[in-house]
Amino acid sequence: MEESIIKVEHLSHRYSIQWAIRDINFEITRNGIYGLLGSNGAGKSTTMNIMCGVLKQTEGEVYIKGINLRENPVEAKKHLGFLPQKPPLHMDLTVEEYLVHCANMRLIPTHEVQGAVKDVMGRCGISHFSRRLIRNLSGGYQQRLGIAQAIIHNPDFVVLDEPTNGLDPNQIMEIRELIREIAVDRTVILSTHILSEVQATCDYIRMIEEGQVVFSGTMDEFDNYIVPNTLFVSLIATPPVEEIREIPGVVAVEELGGSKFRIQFSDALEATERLVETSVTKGWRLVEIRQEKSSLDEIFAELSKK
Ligand SMILES: Nc1ncnc2c1ncn2[C@@H]1O[C@H](COP(=O)(O)OP(=O)(O)OP(=O)(O)O)[C@@H](O)[C@H]1O
Repeated sequence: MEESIIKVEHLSHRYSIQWAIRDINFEITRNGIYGLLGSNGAGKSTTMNIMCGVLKQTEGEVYIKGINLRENPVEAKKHLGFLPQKPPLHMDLTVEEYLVHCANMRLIPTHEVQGAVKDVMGRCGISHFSRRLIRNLSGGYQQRLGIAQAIIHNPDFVVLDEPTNGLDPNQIMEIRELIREIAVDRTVILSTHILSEVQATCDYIRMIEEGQVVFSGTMDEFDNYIVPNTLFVSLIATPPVEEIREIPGVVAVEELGGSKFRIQFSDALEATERLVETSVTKGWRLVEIRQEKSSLDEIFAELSKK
């Protein structure tokens, strides 16, 4: 049996009278990068804050490596690293001083602190800035340092809240690369409402809407969530729309101009075969025919409606 890295059971949270999340359940048993996706206010930060032990849930349990976070927070947090939306950096310390402070906070034995700091600076590509004041680092390097403090104690499970927020495109690419590197031997959950972020970085998706999980699966499963039901067809001839509509399997036809059509079908195989046949018989001279997949934005919108 695969070992449980994180397990969330019947998690619910109410801030005052309104439930922010309601009965969230999931378990992760495999390393990789998991995207926690959802619109603004869906409940991502609430879920992450509870998973990281910085917010006490109203109901339910979180287990990290089988350890109940509520009952045994110190032990559970040894396996957990967290980069909140605003990295908890001390601007007047140097990179090295700050990481030594984090190592001490994480109860790393004194004789191992220097080694752990050196190692994590290397992994996060910040060794050359070890003596620089944090306030003088660029946003991208501050974020690298934020990730460094999250993994200094070598946790199995790392939570990153909107890790590329506010970075420029080059810095975003670098941070994504770093996330991929640290996820090689651990589980990373990152929250975002940016779809391209999930697409570029994550292997798996959990989507939350109105405090409930509405999707859980691989990136590929998310991509194929809406079964395609339209064909894009380009012809040399311009047949009357009625003639296309009569083809078995075709439900509706939209003219796109320039002898191009969007054709809604009930049966993909039948509509495609008949269209190709009819095009040959009637001399429509087919140039292109392809199924149109829904964009990630459309899938997100569809799931948000639930
Ligand atoms: N401290 C709080 N007090 C009262 N309500 C809150 C508090 N924090 C969040 N909420 C409410 O709980 C719900 C979930 O919020 P949460 O911040 O978890 O969502 P989110 O998905 O992280 O959104 P965002 O992407 O905007 O950060 C929202 O309706 C929000 O208004």
